[in-house]
Amino acid sequence: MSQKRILVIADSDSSGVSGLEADQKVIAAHGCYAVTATTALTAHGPGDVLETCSPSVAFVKAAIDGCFDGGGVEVVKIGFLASAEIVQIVVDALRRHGPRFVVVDPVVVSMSGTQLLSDEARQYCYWIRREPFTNRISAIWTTSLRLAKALHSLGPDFVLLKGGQLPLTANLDVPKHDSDKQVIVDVLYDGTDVSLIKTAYVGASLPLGVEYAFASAIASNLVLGDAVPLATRKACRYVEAGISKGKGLIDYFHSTYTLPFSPRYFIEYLLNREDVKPVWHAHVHHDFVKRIGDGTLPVEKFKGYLAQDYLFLVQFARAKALSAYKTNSMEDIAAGAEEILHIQREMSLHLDYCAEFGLSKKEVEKQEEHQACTAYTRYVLDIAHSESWFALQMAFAPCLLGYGIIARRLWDDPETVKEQGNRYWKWIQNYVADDYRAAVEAGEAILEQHASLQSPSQIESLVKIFIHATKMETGFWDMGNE
Ligand SMILES: Cc1ncc(CN)c(N)n1
Repeated sequence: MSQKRILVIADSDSSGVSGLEADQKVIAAHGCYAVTATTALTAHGPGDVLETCSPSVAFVKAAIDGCFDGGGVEVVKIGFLASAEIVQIVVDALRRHGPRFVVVDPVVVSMSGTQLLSDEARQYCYWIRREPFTNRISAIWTTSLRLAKALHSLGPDFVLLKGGQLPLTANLDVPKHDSDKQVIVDVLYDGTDVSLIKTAYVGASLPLGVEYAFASAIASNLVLGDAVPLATRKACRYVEAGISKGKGLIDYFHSTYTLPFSPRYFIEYLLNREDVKPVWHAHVHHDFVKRIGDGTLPVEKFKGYLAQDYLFLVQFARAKALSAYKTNSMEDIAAGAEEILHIQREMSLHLDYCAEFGLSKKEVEKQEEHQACTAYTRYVLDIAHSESWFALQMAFAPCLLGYGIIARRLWDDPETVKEQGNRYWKWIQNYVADDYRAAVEAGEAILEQHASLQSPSQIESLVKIFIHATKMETGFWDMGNE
């Protein structure tokens, strides 16, 4: 589904705290798409407007018409209109295009009290409110219900009065002392009913741009399908959270779940993380691995490792079976069963190899499990019991990904002693073979598919599991080297 579009008609503010720049962040944070008509350009220095520049009225008209002609604009959000001529152009455009909702945030007076619109332009602004469009909202800064009624009589379907300038006591009385200031009450009036939206008072100095964020959030919620009262309440909560998380500025993206990787690139992201890279390198470039590649690994060590790996794979297959039990998805259960069968094939290759070294299946099975083997499999089985299905896949992941990567590197490396020259060549071959590659690819697809469904904080704890299991892999090589 394409993103819902909102046309913002407002000024550009180079400082990013208000105007189009702020509106676009809010709209993007709601998953919507902003198209714009710029009414004025302002260059801001610290605390001051340095330069302003006005586009021609024809430019503003072309921008508005172009956005409507592009299709899909259902909601218009209006901010600073700069001049009487632009107000007239906007009124005319709204008449011609007839959007479903118009959210008007009349930027008339600045927070410091400076009159931003000429008297003439203010008069024209009333036109917007008087127009007989349905579903229009005016969002304004003032504090009285009497005013709400007066404004409503000018035409809009809803009037929203922001209460930010008038903190009240918990009982909604006028406070006698600063310490009594407890709540801010916004008033939404539809000509009949009054809804109060209460927010905790957090002090007099709010970040700049609160009003823009509020009106743009209402516009976003409306285009996403909320009715006006719900859209307003949700916008209020959005701004409240943005202020509390923003530390002096508004954090527009406080509730967006932006994953730190693009879809289908989780594994690439994972292996290149600063906290993963060294741990992963220690595993895949382990001395034991190098010596398999150049064929200098003493046979006794390889035999010991293979026998332990056989015991490891038994426990690993048990954890895989538990993993199938932990999901309701038949696809994932079947994929788990496939992996178990694959482990069984890997184990029979181990036994073939062991037989070549004069080690029978019985002898392999009666070996005492080494602590490194027990530690690794106990860790995986513990995750299987105590964590989610996907956390368990992350505990499996170093095992899944590592051997394929190691074997491919050894296979390609000119330093690797190949064929008959290396008694471990068959081991390398096993892990570059098509069936092993296919099993790894199936596992990789599962990781990619489910990683995109996690939240950023879940990803962090999943990565920790991956790191720990990777260290266990390294411990397994260390054991082989003993
Ligand atoms: C310890 C360990 N890690 C991974 C694999 C590859 N399946 C294995 N056989 N053993």
